[in-house]
Amino acid sequence: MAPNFNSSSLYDFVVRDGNGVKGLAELGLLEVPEMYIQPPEERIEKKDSRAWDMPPIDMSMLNGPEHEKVVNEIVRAAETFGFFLVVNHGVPLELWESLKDAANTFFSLPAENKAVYLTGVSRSAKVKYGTSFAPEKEKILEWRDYISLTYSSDEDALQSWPNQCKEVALEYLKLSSKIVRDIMKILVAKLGVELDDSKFESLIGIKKVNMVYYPVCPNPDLTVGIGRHSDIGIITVLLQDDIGGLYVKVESENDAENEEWLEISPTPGALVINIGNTLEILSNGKYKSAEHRARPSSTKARVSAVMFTMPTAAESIGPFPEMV
Ligand SMILES: O=C(O)CCC(=O)C(=O)O
Ligand SMILES: [Fe+2]
Repeated sequence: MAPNFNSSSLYDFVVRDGNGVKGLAELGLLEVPEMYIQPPEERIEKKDSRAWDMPPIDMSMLNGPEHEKVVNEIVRAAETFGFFLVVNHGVPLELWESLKDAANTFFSLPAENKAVYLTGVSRSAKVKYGTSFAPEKEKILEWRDYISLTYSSDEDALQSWPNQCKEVALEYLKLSSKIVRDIMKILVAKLGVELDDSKFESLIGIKKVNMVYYPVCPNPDLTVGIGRHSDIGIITVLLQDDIGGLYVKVESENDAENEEWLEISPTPGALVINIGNTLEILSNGKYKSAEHRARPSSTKARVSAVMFTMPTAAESIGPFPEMV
C-alpha cells in the first residue's frame, strides 16, 4: 500500500533519497501522482499512431559492391527524418543481453547504494544517477530513472563507473563509437567537407552512455517516459529492448503544420541512429535533428542504452564554411 505522500515528501523520496521512479512504482500505486501528469498536448496516445516503416540499413554492405547504395540510404535518412535503423552494425546481440542485465542489476540496488551517484553527492562528475530531466526545476516529472556515464579514459571508466555496469557500458561505448565514426565520415564527405583526423575526432570527442530505466507505469496515457526533445550532440546510438514506446516526430513534406509521431517498434538486432542538433547546425540544416519521446508501459519495465557523441569544449559550433 502506498504511503500518504504530500508533494514535497514524494519529491524527497524519489529524487533526494534516490529511490527514483522505480522505488515509487514498487509501492504499488494505482495511479501516477499528480506531479507526473502531463498536459494533454504532451501525452502520448498509443492508439492512433502509425508505425515507422523504413527498412533498416545494412551496415555490413558498406564493405561490398553495394557501398554507394548504402551511403545514399544513410544520407537520405539523415536529410529527411534524422532517424534510421541499422543492422549488422557490429554490436552483438549478447552485449545487449548483458547491458539489459547490468541495467536491471544497477537499478535494483537499494536506494542508498544508488544515491551515492546523485548530483552533488557523486564522487565523480562523470557518473550521474538521477530521474526525469532536471527534477529540481521541473513542475512535472518524467517517468524514468537513468545512470549517465561520461567517458574520459578506460582507466577512469573502470575506476569510477558503477561495478554493476561499467564493463558492458564501456564495451557498448566503444562499439557504438565505431558506428558513429563510420556514419559521420559518410555524412561529412557528402557535404563536400574535408576534416583532418584531429578535427574529426574532436567533433565527436565527448562520449556518454546513458542507461535508462522506465518502470511499469499505472497510467502511460497520462505521463511520459521522456518528453519531446531532440538530442544536442552529433549522432546518438540507441539500443532499446523489446517493450517498445519510442516515438519520433515526422513532418509531412508539403505541410509543415501537419506533424505526426511514428512509433519506432523494436526490431531484433537493430540499433536506432539519430542526428543531434549540433550536426544539424554544422550541416547548416541539411541533416535533421528530429524530436522524439518515449512512453512507458503499463505491464513491463523498459530499458534503453543510449550513446551520445558531442564536440569537445574547444570546438565552437557553427555551420561548416563549405555550407554557407
Ligand atoms: O529511451 C528511449 O527510447 C529514448 C531515450 C532518449 O531519447 C534520450 O535519452 O535522449
Ligand atoms: Fe533522445
